[in-house]
Amino acid sequence: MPIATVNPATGETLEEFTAQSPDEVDRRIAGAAEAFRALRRTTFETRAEWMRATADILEHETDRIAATMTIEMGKTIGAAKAEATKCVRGMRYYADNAERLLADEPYAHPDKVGASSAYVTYQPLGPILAVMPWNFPLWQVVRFAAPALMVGNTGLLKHASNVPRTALYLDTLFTRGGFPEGSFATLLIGSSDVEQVLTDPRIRAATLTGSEPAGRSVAEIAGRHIKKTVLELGGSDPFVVMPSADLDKAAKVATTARCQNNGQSCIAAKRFIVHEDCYDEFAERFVAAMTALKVGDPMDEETDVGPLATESGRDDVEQLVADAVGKGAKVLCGGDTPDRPGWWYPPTVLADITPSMRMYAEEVFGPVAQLYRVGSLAEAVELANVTTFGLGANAWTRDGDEQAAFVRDLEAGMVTINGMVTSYPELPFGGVKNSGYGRELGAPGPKEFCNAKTVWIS
Ligand SMILES: O=CCCCC(=O)O
Repeated sequence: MPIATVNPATGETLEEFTAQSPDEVDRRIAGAAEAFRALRRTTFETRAEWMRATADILEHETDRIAATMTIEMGKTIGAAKAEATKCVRGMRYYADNAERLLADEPYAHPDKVGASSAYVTYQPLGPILAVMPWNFPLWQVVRFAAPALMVGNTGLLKHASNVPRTALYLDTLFTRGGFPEGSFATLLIGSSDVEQVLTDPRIRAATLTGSEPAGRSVAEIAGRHIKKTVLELGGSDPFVVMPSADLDKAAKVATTARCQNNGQSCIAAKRFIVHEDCYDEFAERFVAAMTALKVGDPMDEETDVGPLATESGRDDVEQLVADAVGKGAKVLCGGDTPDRPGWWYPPTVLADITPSMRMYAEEVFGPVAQLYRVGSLAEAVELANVTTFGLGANAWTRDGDEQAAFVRDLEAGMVTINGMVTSYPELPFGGVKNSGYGRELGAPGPKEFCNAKTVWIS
């Protein structure tokens, strides 16, 4: 895939970029290694000062970077501004809290191990490679970079090839905030160059948000070189609705949960599993809300759903829908690719999904909802857990026992009751099964790329 900015709303190529030369990549890795030697000796206070300054710059430039994201990958301008604002919040959260989250952990009974004092201290690992996707092109990078830099690690970003302008914005953002040169830099390279960077001994670990095949490849290479990875891969999150739920609210939130980011989010709700006692009522409200969404120019503040980010992504969605419809799925709304330039797909709801259809097991990365009817909580849980994914799960019920059963039994890294799965800087984010491993954000996030060093003092 060429490194280029292509406006998905029109299909027009706006700018093409030349990949950095091997020498330039080497220079950047050396810069990250050099910066690490300095950064690891700075105090939390100093790093927090730089992180706050970075947040202030981003806050000031929100409109500009939001427009860049919308032009490069088609998210609505409202969503793009919200994403930049979330990054600012994330940076400030880690500036304020990293020292507390990474405080030494004393062992209460050092005498039991023959020491006068024993504790665990969290130290940075070194330069970390971040392989990041285009769907939240700012947030997914900041979600890694803010905690990593506050720990004292340095970062090298290999961003998706269709968001180079956003990648180059990130290249200088943290140094503009005061971090030493080399603390965070972008590698403008193709996917085939990742292996060479990952195997470089100066790179100590890697984080990847992206597809399952990309995750397997990075983890495999990193494993051979004994380097730690954190993987945040795909999801096909269930959204279970039980009879006691507030159906108006559930249908409204379901619409946002499915169509956020034009339907292109790993934590979007994709499979709507509804108890038969409220299926018809929920389906009617949900389909009405999906139909009412305004699809159009993503630069227009009034737009709810813009284009898909790439032509191949739009084709994948189209093929998954065609496969399901060809095998008997019923289209309740949407389902037709509009005849216009750009990569558009309308909000779509499908019912009568069966296991023979690809979307029963595969992730649909676009605004297409699958509706399932079930007769009991046990059936809902079984269906929710049927895929190989285990990222987020949503369940709607006002019954306390049912809530407890969903929390216990849904195979997911995150369970949301009467709401939609969302990431917060304060809470851990990540999945189980083929959705990946490790956690970002919250307290575990910054510790993923630390040496938890045991100290024993006589
Ligand atoms: O594709 C993954 C979406 C994650 C969005 C978030 O962190 O909120």
